[in-house]
Amino acid sequence: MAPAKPSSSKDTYSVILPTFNERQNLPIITWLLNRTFTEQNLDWELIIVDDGSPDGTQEVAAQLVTAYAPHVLLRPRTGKLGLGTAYVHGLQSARGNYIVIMDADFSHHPKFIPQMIAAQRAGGFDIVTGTRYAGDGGVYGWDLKRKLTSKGANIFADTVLRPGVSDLTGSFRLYKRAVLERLFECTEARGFTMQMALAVTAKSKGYSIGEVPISFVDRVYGDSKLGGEEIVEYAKGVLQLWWST
Ligand SMILES: Nc1nc2c(ncn2[C@@H]2O[C@H](COP(=O)(O)OP(=O)(O)O[C@H]3O[C@H](CO)[C@@H](O)[C@H](O)[C@@H]3O)[C@@H](O)[C@H]2O)c(=O)[nH]1
Repeated sequence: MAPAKPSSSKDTYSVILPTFNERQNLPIITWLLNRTFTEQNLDWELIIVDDGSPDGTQEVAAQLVTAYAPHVLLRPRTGKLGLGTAYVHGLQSARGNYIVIMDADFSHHPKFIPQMIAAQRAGGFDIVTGTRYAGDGGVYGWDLKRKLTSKGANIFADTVLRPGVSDLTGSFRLYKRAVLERLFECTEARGFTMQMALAVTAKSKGYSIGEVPISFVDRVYGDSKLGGEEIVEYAKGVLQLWWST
């Protein structure tokens, strides 16, 4: 892909990558991120927020910090404190005026980042979200139960809250930094409900959201941390948002 001319030479993209047991995925995703941003001639950094993974993710991350200096930072925490607070923790160290949030397991492929940046620039959006449920977007490798859970979660939230965003539970997003900071200030949800809460709150505050279709491919290495508890938490979160908006 041809390098994108930066709209401003001051733009910096901070990728916040929460990790828990991602030792096998981390070197490859870092390599791909480096290639993507280098090809695009963009200033970037990667902030790895690892929650004391027992599989040695932090040792791998420490090597990547050296190998890709000064682009990669490790901001570890001692216990598994969850995805949402990992983003908040990572944001504290970020120097970018744009923040990319994604998973480390290739379900969110770095190849979509240039499209998200192009969409943001073209539309001036506050947020660009990767969507599995519009245009060419799709999900690959999930069993029927997981597909129905994800689709059902989106239909449920869309029916109750009507935010006009096609993929409310997806977490592959590009935010203007100031917008994400503001949303964290006024959004309490930090569990699996958070992606949905951030998008719904953003809409209610008048922030613009663009969408880029993505292919979400299920992880090859490691396991998803989504369980029954998160699904119940999500349903409660939708109803709380409905009540409070
Ligand atoms: N630091 C940290 N990272 C975590 C934690 N739990 C998960 N992660 C990391 O967060 C990313 C996503 O975790 P998964 O466990 O693979 O998530 P998932 O079940 O596949 O859910 C994904 O898809 C959902 C929608 O279908 C999303 O709602 C969710 O945010 C996530 O993107 C991975 O990089 C994983 O290592 C945690 O407690 N702490």
